[in-house]
Amino acid sequence: MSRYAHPAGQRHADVLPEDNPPSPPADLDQLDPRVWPHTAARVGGEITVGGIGVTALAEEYGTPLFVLDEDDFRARARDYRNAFADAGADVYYAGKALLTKAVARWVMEEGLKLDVCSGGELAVALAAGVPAERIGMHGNNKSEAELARAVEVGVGRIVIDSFDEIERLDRLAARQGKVPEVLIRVTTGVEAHTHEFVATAHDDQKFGLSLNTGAAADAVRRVLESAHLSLVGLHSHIGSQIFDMAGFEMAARRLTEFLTLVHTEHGVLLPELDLGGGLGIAYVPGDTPLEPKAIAEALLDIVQHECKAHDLPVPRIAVEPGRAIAGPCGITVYEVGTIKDVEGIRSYVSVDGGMSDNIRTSLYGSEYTCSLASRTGDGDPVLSRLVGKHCESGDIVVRDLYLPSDLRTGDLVAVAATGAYCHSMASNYNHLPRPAVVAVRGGESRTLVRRETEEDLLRLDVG
Ligand SMILES: Cc1ncc(COP(=O)(O)O)c(C=O)c1O
Ligand SMILES: N[C@@H](CCCC[NH3+])C(=O)O
Repeated sequence: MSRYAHPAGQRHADVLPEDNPPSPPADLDQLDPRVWPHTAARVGGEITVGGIGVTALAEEYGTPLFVLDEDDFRARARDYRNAFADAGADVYYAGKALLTKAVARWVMEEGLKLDVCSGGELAVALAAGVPAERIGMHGNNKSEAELARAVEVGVGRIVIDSFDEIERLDRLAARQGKVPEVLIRVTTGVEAHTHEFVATAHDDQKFGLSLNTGAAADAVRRVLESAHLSLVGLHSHIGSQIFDMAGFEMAARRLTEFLTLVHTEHGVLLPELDLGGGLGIAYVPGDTPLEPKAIAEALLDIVQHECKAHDLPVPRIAVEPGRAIAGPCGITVYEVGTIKDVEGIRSYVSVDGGMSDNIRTSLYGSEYTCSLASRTGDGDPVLSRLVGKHCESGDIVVRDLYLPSDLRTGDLVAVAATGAYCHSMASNYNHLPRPAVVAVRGGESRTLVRRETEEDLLRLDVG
């Protein structure tokens, strides 16, 4: 996949030649429905989402602005739930993609469960009224306080990620007189075809307990020996932004073999198998993600087939999509500032945000689709680079795109598919306050997370 082809830090011209820029699209104003939110449209030239124009949104909330199409989010969540419901499988929305109290409530209202991976995400979920038993908790380094809180409130599944955690959780559960239900996160050795930083099932990385080295088998033995932990299954997450099922197939095969081994050695049939998240979305028109129904059928088929081959009862399956639900329903609206033409090369279009609201381009070399949003252009397509306002030459939002030659300061541009891992990975680099998140639906908008102010930042600086 081209966007993940170059590990971060290897993009300097001395190291790698510049890629050949893409050809200009046939129509600069067209909004490809695979990339833009369901309700996105051009009305009188301007992009609208949820029935509201970006100009009105920018006037009311300022820019940069994260805009979420609530109906789209709900529809994608529902599609996942429905696709897996027939098989009695659980869908946990991965809150790391985007989590606000409203988002947590949408997830609950649409019948999903919620995956959190820190005390902060757990706090947001609980504040939103998510029942603790519908929460699954991850983390390779959950603190004592995080684990104690999870046990205290009765989080439904805690996913054990290390030997240290077995000991910690056992002790904390004993202290509280509780027996939490746990899964063990297993690394299956599957090399997901994705960027190094988002592949998570090979042995040489921080997550999980390895099948290959025997660590997973040892962890199963230790958890089964604990009187304060109830082992209900295994967990595997192979990576992110994955477009084919081959990696999942391999992981499911290895996990089923391991379930057989656990049964033979301990006489225990583990009833649950969580296959994690990682399902890809379209960031650019060429991307072709699978539909939830096709994913569900393929995953369930694989597990059923493998269980049959090993004469095992089929466990209850769970999946944890984050990006596939939140990603496509969000856009970021920016105001264009300075425009610098580097003759014969490209135009650098600076916007009022950058790597502090979207780190993905500089971190993973991700690709995005961007369009002039407050109007349509009249000019010819100009090869451009959408860059931020940070003091960093790698502060790139969209590496290669075409914008009309009549683009000017004050225009609004919108970047598509920024619903996942943009707000949730935002920072205050260069002391930029983080943008607001607003939801739009049926011609109305409301703030989910208010824009930070310089006063907010100064309030934290108590020195
Ligand atoms: C354990 C786990 N589950 C689920 C997810 C969600 O992944 P995605 O948003 O790619 O579906 C992640 C992140 O990659 C993860 O680490
Ligand atoms: N944050 C990453 C994916 C990893 C997320 C969780 N393990 C992204 O933006 O693609």
